[in-house]
Amino acid sequence: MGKSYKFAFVSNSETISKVVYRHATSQGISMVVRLATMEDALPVAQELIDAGINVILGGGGTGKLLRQQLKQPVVTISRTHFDILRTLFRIRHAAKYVAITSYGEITEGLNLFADLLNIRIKPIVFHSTQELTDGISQAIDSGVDYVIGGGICMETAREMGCRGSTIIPSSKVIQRALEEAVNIAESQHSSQKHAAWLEGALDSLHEGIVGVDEAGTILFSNTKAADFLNTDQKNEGSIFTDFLNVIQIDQVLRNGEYIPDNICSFDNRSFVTNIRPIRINSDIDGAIAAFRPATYLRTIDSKLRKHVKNRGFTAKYTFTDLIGQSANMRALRKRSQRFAQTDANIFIQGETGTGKELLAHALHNAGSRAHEPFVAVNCAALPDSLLESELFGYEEGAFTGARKGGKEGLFLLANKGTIFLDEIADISALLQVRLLRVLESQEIFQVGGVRVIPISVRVVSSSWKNLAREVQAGRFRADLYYRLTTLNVQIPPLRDRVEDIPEICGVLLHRLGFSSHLLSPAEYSLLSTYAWPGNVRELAALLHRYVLLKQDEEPNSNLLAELLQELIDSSAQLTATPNTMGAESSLLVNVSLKQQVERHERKIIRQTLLKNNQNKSLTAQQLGISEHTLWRKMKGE
Ligand SMILES: Nc1ncnc2c1ncn2[C@@H]1O[C@H](COP(=O)(O)OP(=O)(O)OP(=O)(O)O)[C@@H](O)[C@H]1O
Repeated sequence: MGKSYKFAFVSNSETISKVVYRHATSQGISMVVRLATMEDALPVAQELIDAGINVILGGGGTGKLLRQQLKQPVVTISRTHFDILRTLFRIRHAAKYVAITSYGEITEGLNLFADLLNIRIKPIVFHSTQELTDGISQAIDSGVDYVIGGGICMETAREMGCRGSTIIPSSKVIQRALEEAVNIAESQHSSQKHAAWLEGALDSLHEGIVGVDEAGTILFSNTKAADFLNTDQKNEGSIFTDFLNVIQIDQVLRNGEYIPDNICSFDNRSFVTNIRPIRINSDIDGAIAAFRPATYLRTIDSKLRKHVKNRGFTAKYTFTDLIGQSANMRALRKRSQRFAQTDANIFIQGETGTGKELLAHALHNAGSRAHEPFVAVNCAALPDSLLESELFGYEEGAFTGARKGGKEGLFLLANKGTIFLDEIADISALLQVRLLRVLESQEIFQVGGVRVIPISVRVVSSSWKNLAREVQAGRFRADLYYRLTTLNVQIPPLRDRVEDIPEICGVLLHRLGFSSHLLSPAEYSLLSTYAWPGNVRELAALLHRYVLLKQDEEPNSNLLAELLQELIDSSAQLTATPNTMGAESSLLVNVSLKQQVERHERKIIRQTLLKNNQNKSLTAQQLGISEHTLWRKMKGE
C-alpha cells in the first residue's frame, strides 16, 4: 500500500512515534519520524514537505495544531475513548486520583470512567508545552498520583516525581490514519498529474490563456500569456483587466456570452481575444480568455499565402503582358478589363497559343480577388476520374490508392479566388454534371465524403472550340454552358492581327536578350505572310530557334525564310489536326514560285550539310552541284 509515497509522523511523544513507525514499516510504508515540541512542530513539518514528504501525520495535540496551521492536509493519530479506558483500566489498582491531559478541550465522558472504575479523574487542558507542565504541576499539588495522556505528559509527570503513562492509540486507529494518509497522497498525485498535463497543454499553445474567477481575478495563466503581457510570473491573484484592457470580460462574466475575435490592446500592442464563460450548472463561475498578438495572425495569413504561392497558385500575368496595339487587341483588352471588375464567370474562346491562359491570369489580377489564389487546370490533360478528384478532392479512404488524410481538391484551393478551367469543352458528361452542381450550389461535395464545403470561386474557362456549337451538337450541357459563359471574350488569331507581330517579336526578342532590330523590316513583313496556326506560342518558338541558329549563319542568309518554310512543311503534316488552320492556309502568301523553290533548295542543302557534319565539298558532291553553286544557293544569290 502506498509504497511510492513518503510520509512523516511529527509528534512530541517518543513512545507513540515508535509504535506508529513500527506499524507503518511492517506494511512497507515509507515513514519518517520527527520528534518536535508543539512550538517546533510547524517549521519541522514545513521542512519535511519542502523535502518531498507527501503527507504529514501528527500525533494528538501536535496533529491538531498542524492541521490548523499547515496549508497541506494533515492526518492526526488521536487516541479514542477506548484507548483512554484501556489505560485507566490498566492502572486502576495503582492510582487513586488520575490526571488526564488533553489538547484544546476537555475529553468528554471522564465522569463515566471515574464512576465505572471507582477512581477520581482530573482533566488537564493545555495549548502549549508550558500550559501542560503547569497543569501537571498543579494537579500533583492537588493530590493527583498518576498522570496519563499523550506527548510528553508521562516524562513531565515522572520528572516531577509522579507516576505517568502514555495513552497509546490502538492499532486500529493507527491503521485507519495510515490508510487516510495513503488516500490523500494518491488523490494529491492524481490532481498534480492532471494539473501537470493541463499546464503542459496550456504552455504548448501559441495563444496566451488566462482563467479568471467571477470577479475577474486571475486563477491561472500559461507562459505565453506572461510572455505577451511582459510579466515574469503568471499573475495569479491579479485582476485581469489591469493587464489586458478587455472591457468584454465583464460582459462575459455578467451575461455569460461567448465573445470571439475581439481586438483589445496592452502596452501599445493589439491582441485578438476569444473570451468564453465557464459555467457550473447554470451559474457563471468565471471565464477563460485566449489571446494572441494581432501581428501573429497577419504572419499566419502571409504564411498561408506564401504556401499557396509556393504551390504555384498565383496569377503571374497582367493586362500589360497581353501585347498588341491592333484594333482587335485594344477592343479585347478594353472588354476584358471591364469584365475583370465583375465576379461573373467568363469563357474565353481562342485558337491554341492565342493567350487564353495569359488573359485568365490578367483577369484575375485586375479583379477584387487579386490577392486570393489563382488555380489553373488543364481539363484535357487528365483522365476523367483523376480530374474529378483533382478538382473536388476526396476524403481519406474514398478509393483504393486514395492518399492518407484525403486531398483538398483544386476548387477548395482556389476558394475566394479564381479557377481557370482550360479546355473545358473536353470534359465528360459526368463531370459536366458535377461541375454544374458546384457552380449552382457554390458548395463542394468531396469524392467519397459526406462533407459539404461552401466555397466562393470565380470560374474562368476556355477552349479553342466553339462551345455554343458543342451545345448544339449535344456534346456540352446547355445549362452548364450558360453558367460558364455569363461573360465571354474571343481572342482573335494572330493572322487576323498581323500588325501586332513586330511589337510581339520586339518583346520576345528582348526577353531572349536581343534587340528588335535583329529582324529587318523585310523579315517582319515575311513573318506577316504566314498563317500562324500555333499563334503567339508558335511565333515565340520560331524566334527562339532563329536566335539560336542565327549565330552560325552568314549575315545575309535567308534563315528566317527557311525556318518559316519548315513550319509550312510541318504544318502540312498536321492538316488532320482540328486545332490548326490546315496546311493550305499555312503556305506563304504573296511569295513567288521561284523564291519558294529556292528556299526549298536551301533547306535540302542545310539538311545534307547537317548530315555531312558541315562538309561542303562532300555535300556538293552528293547533291551533284559544284561547291561554288552550293555557296551561291546558300547565300540566296
Ligand atoms: N498577346 C500576347 N502577348 C504576349 N504574349 C502572348 C500573347 N498571347 C500569347 N502569348 C504568349 O504565348 C504563349 C501561349 O499563351 P497561352 O498559354 O496563354 O495560350 P492559350 O491560348 O492558353 O494556349 P492553349 O490553348 O494551347 O493552352 C505564352 O507564352 C504567352 O505568354
